[in-house]
Amino acid sequence: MESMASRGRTLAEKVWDDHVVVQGEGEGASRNPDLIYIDLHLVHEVTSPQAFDGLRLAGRPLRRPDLTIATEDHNVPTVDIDKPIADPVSKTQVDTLRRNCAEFGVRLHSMGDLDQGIVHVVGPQLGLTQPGMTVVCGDSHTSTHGAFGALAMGIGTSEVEHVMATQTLSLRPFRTMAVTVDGELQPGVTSKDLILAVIAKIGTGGGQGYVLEYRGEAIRKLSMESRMTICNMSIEAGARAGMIAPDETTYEFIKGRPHAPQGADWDAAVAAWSQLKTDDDAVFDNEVRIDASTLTPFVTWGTNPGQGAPLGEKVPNPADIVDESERAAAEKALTYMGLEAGTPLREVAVDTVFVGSCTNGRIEDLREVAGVLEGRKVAAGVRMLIVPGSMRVRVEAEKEGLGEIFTAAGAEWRQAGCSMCLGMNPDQLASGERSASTSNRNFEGRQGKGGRTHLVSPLVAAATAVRGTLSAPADLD
Ligand SMILES: CC(C)[C@H](C(=O)O)[C@@H](O)C(=O)O
Ligand code: SF4
Repeated sequence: MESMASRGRTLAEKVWDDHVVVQGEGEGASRNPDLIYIDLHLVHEVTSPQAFDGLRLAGRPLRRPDLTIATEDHNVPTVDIDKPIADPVSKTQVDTLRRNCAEFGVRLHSMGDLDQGIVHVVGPQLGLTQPGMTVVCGDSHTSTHGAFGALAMGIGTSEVEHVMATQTLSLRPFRTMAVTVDGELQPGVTSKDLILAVIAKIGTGGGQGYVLEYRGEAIRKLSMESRMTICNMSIEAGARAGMIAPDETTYEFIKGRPHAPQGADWDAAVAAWSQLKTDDDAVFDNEVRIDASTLTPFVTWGTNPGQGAPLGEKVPNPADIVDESERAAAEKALTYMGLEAGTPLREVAVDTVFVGSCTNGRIEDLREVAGVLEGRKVAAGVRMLIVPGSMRVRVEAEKEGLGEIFTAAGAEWRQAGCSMCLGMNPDQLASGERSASTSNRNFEGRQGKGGRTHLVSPLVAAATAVRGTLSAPADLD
């Protein structure tokens, strides 16, 4: 990512250049890292304790408490949140975050607070995430915030400490890849299907070393929620970050939120944000193209997010896979998943349906699910958990009557948190159980030891809950 005055720049290069505090010396691959200024640091209970300990040991204060915000998400239960946390490890994590935030002066949204929720849902809903910013968090799905035209990256715990101490980060320049999505998504096909199809196409390592920029007609037509779903999963393609240039849809979403600029500041901000697009003569290091109009609902059958196929297809036969290591991975995945090659995906029965996570736990996702569940029932023997990404999302859903629809259909309507996206809290699959899940990772044991995960869109999750086998709304009577 070396920007040269002689040619235009990509969106990622512009944001990067705007934040260089000290440029690294050298050229090309041997160039030293740049020191980059960080505009927003998001914090949660899992990756912050050692970083706070480090500050304490060094006797340093937090450099910019005003640019730091914390929330409780991974370890929190989603029922009985007024009672003490039962699991001792989770309780320690959350108590430690509370103590650290009090000591270092960090604003924290705790359980029961309207702005508590998954860190990647909370930042945007408060209007903290804005175009052109650098956003970091000790969490891989920080890429979500790239939907606003921010350069948003997951970082490790030692980097968390560095940002806390200095509000900067030493970063190596990266390469840029355009993911150009032409055409338009068909009704019933969502941005989740699109990103699952992109990852199946480029592979879980396909984005390695790159910042992806999603562009093209189909992307421009997407809501902010849908754009966040796409950027969220960039990391599942191995990318450093994912970005979408801001436009009217972005401004409309931010306007009026608690931390959005106001009055004359708003006009100035929009004028600056409108410059944040890739120049016509900019050159990407790589490009993939995909035609949105050819896509249908997409589900995973394996144990990484790239092992997916259209819902209308069958569980693949590893013998048909040419690449040797991919074939071995598919065999292993089918064994773990307890699936027979050749089984139509629509015949795969689930015990559990999970709607939630930073991928698909926003209000638009819940509206889609309610649209399918209204007047219908969750199939006998299927447990459905619907978990809002934040308490604000929950309150909004309640106001719109969605909570009643969920409960009437027989689903469990929970409080906010990461929940069954990963096994760090009580919401887990038992060994051998199978879920359709709107989350982003289907690794072995991700939702509980021995649990089997199929990644799906909210629409597919809802239809699957009703039929009991992987399904789309079009399959319902
Ligand atoms: C716990 C956290 C560090 C982790 C991440 O970095 O993504 C989690 O959020 C996840 O989704 O696996
Ligand atoms: S919802 Fe899942 S992916 Fe998102 S931050 Fe929580 S655990 Fe990670």
